[in-house]
Amino acid sequence: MKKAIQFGAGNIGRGFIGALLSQASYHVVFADINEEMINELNEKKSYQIHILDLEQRQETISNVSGVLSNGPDIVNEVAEADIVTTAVGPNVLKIIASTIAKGIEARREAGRGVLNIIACENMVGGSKHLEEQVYTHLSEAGKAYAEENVGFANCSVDRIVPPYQGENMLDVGVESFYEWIVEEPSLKGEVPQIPGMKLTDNLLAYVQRKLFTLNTGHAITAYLGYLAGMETIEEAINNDEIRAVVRQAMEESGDALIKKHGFDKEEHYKYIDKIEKRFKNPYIRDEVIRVGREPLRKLGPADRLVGPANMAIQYGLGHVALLKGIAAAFHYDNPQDPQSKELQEQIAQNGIEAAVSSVTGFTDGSEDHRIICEEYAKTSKA
Ligand SMILES: NC(=O)c1ccc[n+]([C@@H]2O[C@H](COP(=O)([O-])OP(=O)(O)OC[C@H]3O[C@@H](n4cnc5c(N)ncnc54)[C@H](O)[C@@H]3O)[C@@H](O)[C@H]2O)c1
Ligand SMILES: O=P(O)(O)OC[C@@H](O)[C@@H](O)[C@H](O)[C@H](O)CO
Repeated sequence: MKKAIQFGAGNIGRGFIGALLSQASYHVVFADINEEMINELNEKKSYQIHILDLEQRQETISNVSGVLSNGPDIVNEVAEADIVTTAVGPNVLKIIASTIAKGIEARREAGRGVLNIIACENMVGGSKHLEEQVYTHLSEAGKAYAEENVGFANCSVDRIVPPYQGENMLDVGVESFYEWIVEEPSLKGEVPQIPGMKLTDNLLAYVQRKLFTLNTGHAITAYLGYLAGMETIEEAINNDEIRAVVRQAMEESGDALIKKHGFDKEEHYKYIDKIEKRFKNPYIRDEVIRVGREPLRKLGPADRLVGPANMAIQYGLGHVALLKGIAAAFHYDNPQDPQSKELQEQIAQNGIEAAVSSVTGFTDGSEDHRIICEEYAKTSKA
């Protein structure tokens, strides 16, 4: 049986990528630092996916096991893998890079062939970022081997998978929609046959379409919902005032994406409609603190708030709702979220004006910077 190593046995790892790999007849070895999860995977060897949507059904995912990502066996697992995927969070890729490099060195020494690595993270260029990190740990011989045999293919990964309280800690609740699009030219050797994995030679368009539409709307729903004292995405998106800003922001980013990537306007606006419906899914409980997690990452230049705002500016397009969303992100104050704490400390120490310019890159004195600070001043947590 082919073997897949899935770094990250979390929501999307179990609820989407690991499931597709298992259904494509791979034995899926989940690599995680969560020892309880790894032990449970090795004991139960399968779990249930609960489709929480108009259609309610369950899927049994089997042929799974676990290995500690920081344990003695992981290097050998990577050395013997037929494919490696990740869903650990963009900031964790640099941490797993050294382990993956050791696995590549072991493959080289054992004379093993092609390996494809796909980072399934919410970021533009996740696999290329991981590749850069891995290469910093490779020997010269390892680099030469990797250039020849190891593909790092960017992808866009889309399925809403919040934490799930089931009878079995491995079980996971997911929406029925899913989309996994992988950059075909970056794959090496035979293309992996995985039903549900789409291939493209224009990945940037797809990953920006997803990150700058779904994740843009999601984040703004979360931050405005948080400000209004709401707990869930469903509650927030069903509030008319919040929905109006979220819709406008997705249309602002949409108009920029249409300009940049030549999307058909009618088709893209239907894509936005579908996303709005997904946010309203009454069968899924998705909390604003999950969707709004790591605000510094989400306020990054290539991420879902500043990224589309800059794209709209580049084309001279309206982007005031995106700026409202950015302002709302600066109000996000969750002491359990290290990046939220850091952001609030920056505001407390240096003032909102300085924090906005250093975090977003919108310079003090610019119209965009003024609007963000004005919106920030106008709003406060209910
Ligand atoms: N949940 C979703 O709806 C969703 C959908 C699409 C994309 N994503 C993206 O997928 C990635 C994971 O998100 P998630 O929601 O599954 O998060 P999660 O927190 O549920 O899962 C992340 C997992 O990574 C593990 N991890 C942390 N450090 C590790 C390490 N050093 N080695 C191995 N595992 C480690 C954690 O223990 C956890 O189990 C993120 O990039 C996220 O943006 C999430
Ligand atoms: O995972 P994050 O923190 O990048 O973003 C939170 C959510 O918007 C995200 O997990 C979505 O549920 C997902 O991107 C849907 O495909």
